[in-house]
Amino acid sequence: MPQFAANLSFLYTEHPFLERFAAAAEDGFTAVEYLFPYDWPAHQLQQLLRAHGLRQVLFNAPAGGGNRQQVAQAWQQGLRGTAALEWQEAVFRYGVALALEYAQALDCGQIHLMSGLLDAVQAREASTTTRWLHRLTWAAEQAAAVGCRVLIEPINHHDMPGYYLHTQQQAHAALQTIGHPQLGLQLDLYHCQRTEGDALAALQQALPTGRVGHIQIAGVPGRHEPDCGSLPWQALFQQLDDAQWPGWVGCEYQPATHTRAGLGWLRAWQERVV
Ligand SMILES: O=C(O)[C@@H](O)C(=O)CO
Ligand SMILES: [Mg+2]
Repeated sequence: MPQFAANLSFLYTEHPFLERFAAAAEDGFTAVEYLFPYDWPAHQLQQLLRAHGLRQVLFNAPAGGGNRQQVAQAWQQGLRGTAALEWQEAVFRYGVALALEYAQALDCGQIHLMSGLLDAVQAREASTTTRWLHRLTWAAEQAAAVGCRVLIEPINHHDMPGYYLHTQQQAHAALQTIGHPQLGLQLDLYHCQRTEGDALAALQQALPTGRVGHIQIAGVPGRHEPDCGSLPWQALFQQLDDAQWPGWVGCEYQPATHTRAGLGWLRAWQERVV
């Protein structure tokens, strides 16, 4: 059965962030992910994970910023990563180093590296692809040195207009070109189904590559619970079971009402297969 991680940036927002760990554990989650840990000292997060018997399975490298203060403000300022952005080499490297520091402290094996927002002209330039591939290679090497893995995630243009990495094809091409074992795919089935369609086919294509490091889910199109809308969630979970895929599935959705009240889909799936 797929293993499910609670995304604490989306779920349990009824509670202040640091109380979401306890809420997730109370509902039976044994792993968490969230966007950014940088507002808190790593040891505080580590204590919370330990206290509630949770594993940290994913978080993002900073969305931008070349020092701690800028990192803390980057997301609110609209930054969405720097991996493909011109003139951002030092910022990118600072972010990767900071993320890997946290990953080691939190014993987290994977971090997500966001590519950034670009206008249509820049996005089409060959030099953008070259720069992005070069930086991903560097990041994978840094991650390998500390036993960590970096992931890339196609994000749909409806939710994030201008996001450079927005198709599965782009991600697969990059992973194949670089071919580094410490670089993998974060397959967010919501983003895929939302604008590319057929998440099931995308999963079927991705699993045999051996490069899928993490999966995320949400209902389509509303990004609520997976069973709200057109995402073929049961078929997708069945496919993960059949493939005995060993990773984590992040519940990255906005609950339609209350987080706990919306966990019916998870209970139904658990009861069905146990
Ligand atoms: O899908 C998403 O939105 C996230 O996984 C993320 O990392 C950035 O928004
Ligand atoms: Mg996602």
